[in-house]
Amino acid sequence: MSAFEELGVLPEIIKAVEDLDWSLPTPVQAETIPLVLGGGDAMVSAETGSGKTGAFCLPLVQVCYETLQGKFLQITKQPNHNDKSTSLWFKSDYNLIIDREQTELENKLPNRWQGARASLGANNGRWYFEVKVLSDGLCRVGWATEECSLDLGTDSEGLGYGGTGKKSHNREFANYGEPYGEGDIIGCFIDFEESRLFFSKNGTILQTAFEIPAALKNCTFYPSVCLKKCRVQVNFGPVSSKNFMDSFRMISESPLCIEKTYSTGDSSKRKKNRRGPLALILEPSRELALQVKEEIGKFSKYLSPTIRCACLVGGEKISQNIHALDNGVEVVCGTLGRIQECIEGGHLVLSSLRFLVLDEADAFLHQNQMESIIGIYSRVEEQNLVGGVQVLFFSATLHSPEVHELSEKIQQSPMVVDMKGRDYVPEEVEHSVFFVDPSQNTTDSKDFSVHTDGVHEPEGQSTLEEWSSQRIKQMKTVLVRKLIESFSMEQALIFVRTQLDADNLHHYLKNISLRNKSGYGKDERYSSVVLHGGISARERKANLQNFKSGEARFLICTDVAARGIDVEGVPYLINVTLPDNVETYVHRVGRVGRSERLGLAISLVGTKPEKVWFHRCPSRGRNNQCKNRRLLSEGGCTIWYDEMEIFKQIQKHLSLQVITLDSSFQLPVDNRKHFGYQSKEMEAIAAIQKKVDCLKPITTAVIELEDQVQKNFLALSHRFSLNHFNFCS
Ligand SMILES: Nc1ncnc2c1ncn2[C@@H]1O[C@H](COP(=O)(O)OP(=O)(O)OP(=O)(O)O)[C@@H](O)[C@H]1O
Repeated sequence: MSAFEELGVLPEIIKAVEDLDWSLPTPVQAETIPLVLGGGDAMVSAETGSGKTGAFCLPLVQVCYETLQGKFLQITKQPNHNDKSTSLWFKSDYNLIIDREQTELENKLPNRWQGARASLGANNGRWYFEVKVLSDGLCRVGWATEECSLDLGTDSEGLGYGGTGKKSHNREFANYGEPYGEGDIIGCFIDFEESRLFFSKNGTILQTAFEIPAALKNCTFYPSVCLKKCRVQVNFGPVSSKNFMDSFRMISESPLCIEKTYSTGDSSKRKKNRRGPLALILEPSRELALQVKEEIGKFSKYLSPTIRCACLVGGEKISQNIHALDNGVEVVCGTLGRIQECIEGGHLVLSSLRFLVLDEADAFLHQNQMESIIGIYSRVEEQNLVGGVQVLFFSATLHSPEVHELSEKIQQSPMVVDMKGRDYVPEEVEHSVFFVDPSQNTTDSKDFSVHTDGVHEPEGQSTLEEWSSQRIKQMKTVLVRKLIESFSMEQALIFVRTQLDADNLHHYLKNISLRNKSGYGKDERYSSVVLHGGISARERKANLQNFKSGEARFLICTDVAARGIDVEGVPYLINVTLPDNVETYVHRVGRVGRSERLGLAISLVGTKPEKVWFHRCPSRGRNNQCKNRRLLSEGGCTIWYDEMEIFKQIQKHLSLQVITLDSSFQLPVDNRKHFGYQSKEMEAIAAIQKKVDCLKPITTAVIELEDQVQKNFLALSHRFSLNHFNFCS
């Protein structure tokens, strides 16, 4: 039995996994796959390169596949009020418990409102339903349109009356009637003839609460209930209450009910269905989204019907995205902006969603996108018809308080899979540092004509600090070249701070290539491409592909590429500038030392602070438009960047053993053998071979001895049998 089979993975998917040469699940996959298949929210943190993408893509593909086969259909039946067995509730929040009779509703959560909207509605005449409060807690009842949020009264589509004695509409809460609570019966009246809504408490009719707003005049209204740590009983009819007014009819008699669109699970009908995807994967960058789409494709290779995945990212034509969504897909992965656009435009329907995955969850928080994520989650909750969505967080760095805050807001008691405790860098990566001291010309180079970022005052005006900073930048550029040569680097990732730095370094290497060109063309040893937010999506894709295929040897990137990008077998990484936080360092160095490969991260750290761009201006530094060299504190766009301090923090936080390189770039002998394309397995084999070589003289001596013993024994026994023969005869 395959180890993946033991985790519950389907044979068709295992076959695809075997094609990738994955014989065993990685530890994070072994922990996570059964958990995701079993349902429930999860927060998974494991080191970079440990196979997290497979840990969520595999079970997700499987559940999508099984859903298509009709194994997981949980959509409530279409309401038909002549058929008493069908649902009285069109829509409800995940944590709202509705009993078998569908009359008792309970939300046990003390800190979140959970609501439900009935499937029966009305748009003319006079209608009534009532709610009895069965426990302490908060409750809001009333009428809502089909578009209304389940959190009644918080938008323009619903009109409610709450237990605190307030009426609510469009987030406006005004005094109304009186407070109510456990044991009280609240009557909810809607009168289309007089265009008004009102309520009663224990039979006492309260004054008009609302005129039906002009914008909602022709809408159908449905009973709506919203609870916080509260239990209620709802009566839609038949009449059992004295609170009822004769001129009104119980809502159960209404001929109107919401029509829904359903997934049948029958793939032949899929095109006609307007059901949305089953899984939504949010990625912090376009490259990651494209990578995940590829993975989904690989795992679905042997599935029929296959799993269709749409990648929604900025920079590509939205019409293509809409076309893909209209044709129907099972999985959507993409970046926040484009996904929001498609939701708002009504193209991305979330009613069938079973999974919401936040890959690199903490990256969204670094980008201040907590509100956007919560916004998407609320839309999922509003639209969801399949009884709740599994929310999954993945990253190598999930330990910040912000991540936990987000988890509290959008996850329900998540299972935590924490493979490494604190933020952690893989054992396969060796860390080294070269201190760049501007007072020492360690680059041994006269080539200080290199282009820097233009932060410094023109010559003659600069202070000693500015001079040091400029010198460090020039030295670092030359040092990159020296590192490439000294380590005979075949491929490396080179991280810089800004897009401008990336472009400058790219031009520097390109010039070397051209200068060294021989009769055969330019010197390809320095071929590089850039990856940053300033180039088009198409260019980024092409550059990454060139690097992956080995056509370009060096990928010069900003932190856009620090997360998740999976390029197999890259042994070297150079940090031209350290990132300003530990998490980003973890993600950067995670680009090497992947899939059991060994990697070396080399950081160039200036011993004096560097003055760098920090654009707060509207241009954000695009196309070098901003030339404001003043410091941020003086209304400018620059800061002093103290790498020595950052280096100390990273080293301390991650408890790193760092090799300090001198100007010969010699690694200690013990560490030398590690790098290049050698895998960990090959290392182990080499170690065994070494032991075998050590033992060889001893084993040879033992074999010879054994041989001698055998011969002696045979000679002895021969002599013995001759004697024995002589004796007998
Ligand atoms: N079970 C497995 N066996 C062999 N290789 C695997 C296995 N799972 C994943 N891999 C390979 O390991 C590499 C890293 O995987 P992946 O990109 O999923 O890591 P990750 O944990 O998401 O890293 P990051 O945090 O950097 O995004 C990929 O090349 C992938 O193909």
